[in-house]
Amino acid sequence: MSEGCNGNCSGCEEECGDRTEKQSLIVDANEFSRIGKVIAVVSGKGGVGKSLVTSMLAVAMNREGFETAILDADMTGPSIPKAFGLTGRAHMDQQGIYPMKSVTGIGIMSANLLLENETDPIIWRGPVIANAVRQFWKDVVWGDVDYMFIDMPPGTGDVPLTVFQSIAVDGIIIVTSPQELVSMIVAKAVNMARTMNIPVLGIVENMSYFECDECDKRHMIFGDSHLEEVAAAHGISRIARLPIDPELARTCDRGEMERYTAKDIEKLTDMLDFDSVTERASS
Ligand SMILES: Nc1ncnc2c1ncn2[C@@H]1O[C@H](COP(=O)(O)OP(=O)(O)OP(=O)(O)O)[C@@H](O)[C@H]1O
Repeated sequence: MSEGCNGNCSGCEEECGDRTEKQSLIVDANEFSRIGKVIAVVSGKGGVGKSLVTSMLAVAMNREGFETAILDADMTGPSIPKAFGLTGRAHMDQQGIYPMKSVTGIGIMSANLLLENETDPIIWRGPVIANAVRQFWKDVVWGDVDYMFIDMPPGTGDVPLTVFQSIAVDGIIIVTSPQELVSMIVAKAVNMARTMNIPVLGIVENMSYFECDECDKRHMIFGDSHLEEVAAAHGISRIARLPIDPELARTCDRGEMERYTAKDIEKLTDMLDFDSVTERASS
């Protein structure tokens, strides 16, 4: 029991063994923000296309007429501003920091939009990174947002865990690539989501195959997919496969993500059908 304990746990921040109520660490968003659904996009390791999938989802939902935003929580490898051609520094005043708007109006906040120089490295320890993500949530004036996508730091370690404890996330989308140790990576991500009581909305296998212009055949460059079995083993029914597409890489490098039209994009946006997620979870 902590010094000065009056036996009333609500309002007390001590994590002592006598706590009778489980303390929620969830932080409120900025008072000038009204945020609808929050979707975190996670991956087991870097470079599998998590930022691309986050961007595609935001573009697709924005095209459908929803107010959409991206919180780039991948502090040490922030790639979202580049994909949308955004440079410069975000504006701030007494109310908070303002997200930058992409060409089509997607609100974006990323560490790169706060740095003097986008090539400056972020050399921070885990707790500082997690705190910065919390600030992106509570100090950014997001305004009205229907769908917010969070590009999470790769892995299932301390930083993603702290982010999930701080931000009220409605669902998680897992991105993998065929050469990853899919079953282990997916199991880790699913276990983390279950520990946090957050539904897994679906699994995306990126760079799943390459479709050849000459022969119209699908080539499994990184090996055969085991996505179906792995998803079924965890009771996840929504899956999507994205091809290796050199045009996608070029569009992203040019900062023109909003011009890209992904094939089968509805397989991704179908994952955001929250009513069916609730039904699936309760059935
Ligand atoms: N399906 C694809 N076809 C072609 N290029 C792709 C595809 N997916 C990703 N890439 C390319 O791979 C690189 C890594 O993608 P991305 O930044 O989205 O990965 P990430 O998982 O977010 O990595 P990190 O965690 O390091 O930020 C990018 O240059 C991107 O253009």
